[in-house]
Amino acid sequence: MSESSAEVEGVPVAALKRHAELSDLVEDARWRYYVLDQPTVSDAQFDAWFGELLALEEAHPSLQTPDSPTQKVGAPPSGDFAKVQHLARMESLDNAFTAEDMAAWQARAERLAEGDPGPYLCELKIDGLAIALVYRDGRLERGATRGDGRTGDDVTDNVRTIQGVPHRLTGDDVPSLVEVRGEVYIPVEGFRRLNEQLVEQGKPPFANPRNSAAGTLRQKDPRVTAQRPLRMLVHGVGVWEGAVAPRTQSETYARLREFGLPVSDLYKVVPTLTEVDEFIEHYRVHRHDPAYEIDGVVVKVDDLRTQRELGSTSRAPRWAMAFKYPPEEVNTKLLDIQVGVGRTGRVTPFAVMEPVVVSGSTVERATLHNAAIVQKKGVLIGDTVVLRKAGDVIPEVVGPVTALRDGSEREFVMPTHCPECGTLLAYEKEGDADLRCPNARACPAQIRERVYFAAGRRALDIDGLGYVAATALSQPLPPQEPVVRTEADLFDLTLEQLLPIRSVVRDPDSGLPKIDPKTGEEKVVTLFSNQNGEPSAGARLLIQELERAKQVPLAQLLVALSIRHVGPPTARDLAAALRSIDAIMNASEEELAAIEGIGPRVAATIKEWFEVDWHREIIERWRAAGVRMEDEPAPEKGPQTLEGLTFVVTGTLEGYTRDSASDALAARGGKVASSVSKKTSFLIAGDNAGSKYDKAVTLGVPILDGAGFEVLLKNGPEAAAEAAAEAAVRPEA
Ligand SMILES: NC(=O)c1ccc[n+]([C@@H]2O[C@H](COP(=O)([O-])OP(=O)(O)OC[C@H]3O[C@@H](n4cnc5c(N)ncnc54)[C@H](O)[C@@H]3O)[C@@H](O)[C@H]2O)c1
Ligand SMILES: [Zn+2]
Repeated sequence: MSESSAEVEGVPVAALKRHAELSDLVEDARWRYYVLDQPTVSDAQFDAWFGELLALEEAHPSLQTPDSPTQKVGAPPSGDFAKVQHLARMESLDNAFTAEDMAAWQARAERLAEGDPGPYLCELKIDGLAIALVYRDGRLERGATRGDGRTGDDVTDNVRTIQGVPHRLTGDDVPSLVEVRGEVYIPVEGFRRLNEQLVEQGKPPFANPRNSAAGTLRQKDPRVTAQRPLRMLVHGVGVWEGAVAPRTQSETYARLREFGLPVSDLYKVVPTLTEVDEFIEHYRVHRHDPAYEIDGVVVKVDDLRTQRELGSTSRAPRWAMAFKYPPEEVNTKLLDIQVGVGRTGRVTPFAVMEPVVVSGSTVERATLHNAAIVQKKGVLIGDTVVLRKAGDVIPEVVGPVTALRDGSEREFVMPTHCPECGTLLAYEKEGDADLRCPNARACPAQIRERVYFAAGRRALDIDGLGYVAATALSQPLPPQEPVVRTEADLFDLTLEQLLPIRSVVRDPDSGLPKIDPKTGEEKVVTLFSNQNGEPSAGARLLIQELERAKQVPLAQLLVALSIRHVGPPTARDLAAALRSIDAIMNASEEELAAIEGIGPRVAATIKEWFEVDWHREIIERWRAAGVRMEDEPAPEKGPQTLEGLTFVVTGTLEGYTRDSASDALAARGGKVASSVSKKTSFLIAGDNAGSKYDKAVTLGVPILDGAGFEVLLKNGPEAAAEAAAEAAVRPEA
């Protein structure tokens, strides 16, 4: 018999082995997480192991013995504190990850309760740690951690220091004995400040708010606890004696609030699973709105009698379910720290990591900003690191998992010379955090970045000149010489020049070469010719597009020059006021500073830019190649219906780009700003508007959608304000 088909009491040996292995992994992770407050694996990894364990036991029920980790809660208390027997067992929660999981939970509850278990109370799953508070005759008698559910750590002295936890209950009909359960946490802002303080004191920062709360609550010296911003929110009851008992979870919350206990406002009772799903989806998008971190939503059967009927499994109630959002933190290996060179010569260290999926995308690089930040984060090459990616925010290396070090890790050393052109790096001015390569004219990295930028949608808008092509033009593999040595060469390119170019593929975010996972080597491409050495479609497109780009409006041409501080809005102001490159070049610093939207600082950088000979050469070579250097005379102004109003544009508007929407507003005399303030007259919000939308709601700034925007352009601001008032449907809290 082969090993894979061997069985012990009907269970394949392979399954037995895996079960034992997973049990060890889970027990060890729990100990590190609950007792040491020093996890070495991510929650996602833990959940994956736990899920696999559950699945194995479902397939082979005999594996589900009473000492399996699936039958237990948390971990036994640490021994650093007095032990406490809980008055009623504290449980965990079962996890759901999909709408199907929720439906399966509801169906099982419906079967067991012999009827619809709704309505449901939906609330946020706070990422903190569980606590039980005992009040006898209204006085706080004891606070204890969950421990293994039966026995916990006595942290009463520390709990007494938590702001918002009453030492005496108030109100009518207070039970003679009540045990409330809740979550102790540190708000995100408090966590940020706490970590800043720790770093200032030369102490290691906490990895995340949950960890900081756990470490703080289990401090041996309550004076330390008292100085930290711990908070608590109540979300359940263990014991309730000597007063009329509530009948629902929501009524319980109302009563607890009357007693002076901290209860969240962010819960909602809903009739069916449809609204439960809506609540879950709402907070998936608004996950970072609350002041504290959440890792999901908890859904509870509201009726307490139904809760009792449904009862509990060995570790979790059947009447509640924790829906978990995808993890925003994972662990991965820091393979290397490499430095990239940006458009302005800034030299930035990048973490190069073993690829991992986090918040729905694969991440293998993350900026580390500068050498001081690498130091501050304390990461070494070879470390296992915590990588965080919250929604669409760029990924961030949080810090090392120091418990996993084996001595082979090594420190990162910031290079002294540009990794791409060898020039000695320098600070531009004293006190700068960033080192730069001063070789702006000839550093191939800076040329690559500038060419790529110049081809962008808001500049020359050249299709066929993406990052790979920009690399090929500025950095071909030897023996080829670069065909673009500065931007001046761009409009003189010919098909013949392009054909032989081979180059390395680079990552547009970091500028670092991409590695082919199969060969472990840099990827090389021949972009502009096919196998027979004939021009590729991409090469023809590029030549065509360059021809077209010779006619772009002046504002876009200005953006393409990479003059510092001259982005699209400033370029528009310059172009509108002076209408030609020559006029801008010949204007005095005072004349430039007098233009609306341009201050003395920007005027000075513009003047400086045009004084550099190789910059002027770009202008002259482009002019000679036939690039248009001026705008048509100003068009007849239409009615200035939006005079004196300020707008902010966000999201995607059908039929407009962000720029064309701004132009339409400007043509009617409106001002376009980049951020929402009290002075904003209207926010124009297309689809997928983000934080600007929330800010406008908070400040009471009227919001126009695509239809409202059309009304604004056609019929003016009064008509649009009416439309906005009608459409103002605010999201519920
Ligand atoms: N990284 C690791 O090594 C490691 C190890 C062990 C556990 N963990 C993490 O802990 C989880 C398991 O821990 P658990 O058993 O505490 O379960 P859980 O965190 O999945 O759910 C139960 C807990 O949720 C808390 N909670 C938060 N908000 C709540 C609310 N509104 N209503 C009710 N309860 C609420 C309660 O304190 C309760 O004890 C894992 O899924 C993993 O994320 C990680
Ligand atoms: Zn350089």
